[in-house]
Amino acid sequence: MDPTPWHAKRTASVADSLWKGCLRRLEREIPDQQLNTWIRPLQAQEDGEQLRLYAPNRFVLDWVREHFSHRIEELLASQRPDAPPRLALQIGTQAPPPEAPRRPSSRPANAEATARSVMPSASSLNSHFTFDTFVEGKSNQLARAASMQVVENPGGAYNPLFIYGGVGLGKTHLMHAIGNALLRNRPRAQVLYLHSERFVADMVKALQHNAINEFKRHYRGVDALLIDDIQFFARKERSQEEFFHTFNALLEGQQQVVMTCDRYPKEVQGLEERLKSRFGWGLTIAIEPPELETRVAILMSKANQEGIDLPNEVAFFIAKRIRSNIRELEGALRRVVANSQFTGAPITVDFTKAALRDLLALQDKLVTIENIQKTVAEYYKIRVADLLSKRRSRSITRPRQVAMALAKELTSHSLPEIGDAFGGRDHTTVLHACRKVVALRESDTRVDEDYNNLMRTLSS
Ligand SMILES: Nc1ncnc2c1ncn2[C@@H]1O[C@H](COP(=O)(O)OP(=O)(O)OP(=O)(O)O)[C@@H](O)[C@H]1O
Repeated sequence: MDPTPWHAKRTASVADSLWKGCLRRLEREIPDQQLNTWIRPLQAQEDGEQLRLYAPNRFVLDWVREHFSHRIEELLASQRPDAPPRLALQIGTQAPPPEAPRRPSSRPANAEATARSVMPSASSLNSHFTFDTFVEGKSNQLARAASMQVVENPGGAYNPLFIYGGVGLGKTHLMHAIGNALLRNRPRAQVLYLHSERFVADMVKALQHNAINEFKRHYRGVDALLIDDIQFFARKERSQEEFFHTFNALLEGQQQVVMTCDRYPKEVQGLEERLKSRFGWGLTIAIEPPELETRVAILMSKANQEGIDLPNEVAFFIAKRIRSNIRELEGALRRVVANSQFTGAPITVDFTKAALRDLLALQDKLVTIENIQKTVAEYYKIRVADLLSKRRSRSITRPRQVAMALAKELTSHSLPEIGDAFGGRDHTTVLHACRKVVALRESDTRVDEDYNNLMRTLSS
């Protein structure tokens, strides 16, 4: 595999003489960060009297055209004053050079063969997981925007991109969307997606077969490494060590790294400190459980993709009742659709209730006010009795308000019933608590995070 990084690949070209002349000057005139973002990604091709520059995407093309094309034309003219070459800018890649021969290796041939056989050779991207099929909502819009930026500028400022959040919230989907888009922009790019478990398994195999150098070369030669669920590295010291070096080599080569994890990196127990801190070098971004509107939009979009006519009120009904994650939401929809196709009955709210009966019953049983109180008390390390008491210290009132708001959101109990369950409080106190929690979640990220964590625990 060719280990040349994104930027180096793009600048290597037959137009080295003209373009190199320009580059040498630009390197002195433009700050490094700008060079890496806009100039180094360009591929050049000399074509008689013109220099053709290929930009990896429209974003770069427009920027270069607006900010640098005039200067590049001046530099071209200064190199050939008698017949200044023309400058042509376009999106795309220059025709690829012939495959480089495999690097000679001191390793015996059978070890090489084994190494090749233990490495994943294809990128195994799911072509359905694209930005187009990813429904945007408040809970995921930052993660989506950051992912799109990575595609615009791979190996740039958002390197590594670290996406974290609970199960089934779309982390893998976004990661594949990045990979698919990178490949669309540059079909010959080496984009490798894999689960962390696979990395560990490959490493173990490589060690067994005495092929660790090939393993290293394989992973370090990719243009983008997309690695899922890195919490699986916890307590696997040797894998962490290997990943640490791979990770550093990729970053140094400005090859893009995207990682996902089920929690904030610093919270992963059994992960080395140096890894945790390095993961934060680029951009760390959370993906939250989706709000009702986004859940509805996702259901509608999935139904639409399957060519199913899903009535609005059914989408709302499912989205209201299934709050844990999107995978569960999809599962519920699939079940309703399958039942309807099997029986030939139209999809109505009543039909949906019947189709999901056991699922809903299970959920109702799980999320009781008592359960919420117990979970909240454990989370804040206080006693359930404190939640029900008249104590008014901040360390008790805040968890109490959170617990009331969760009871309102997760159960079908009325405000007076919830008030009763919290030591006989008035329904206006519950209402106040719900409003207070909404406001606090907007203004205080700690409260928002606590609320999301509790929602996740209670809904799973
Ligand atoms: N915003 C979204 N729009 C459309 N589909 C989504 C969205 N978010 C998630 N999904 C879908 O939900 C399912 C689960 O998502 P995904 O596998 O990406 O979750 P995850 O966060 O990686 O979970 P895990 O931690 O379990 O790996 C997928 O089928 C995915 O397409």
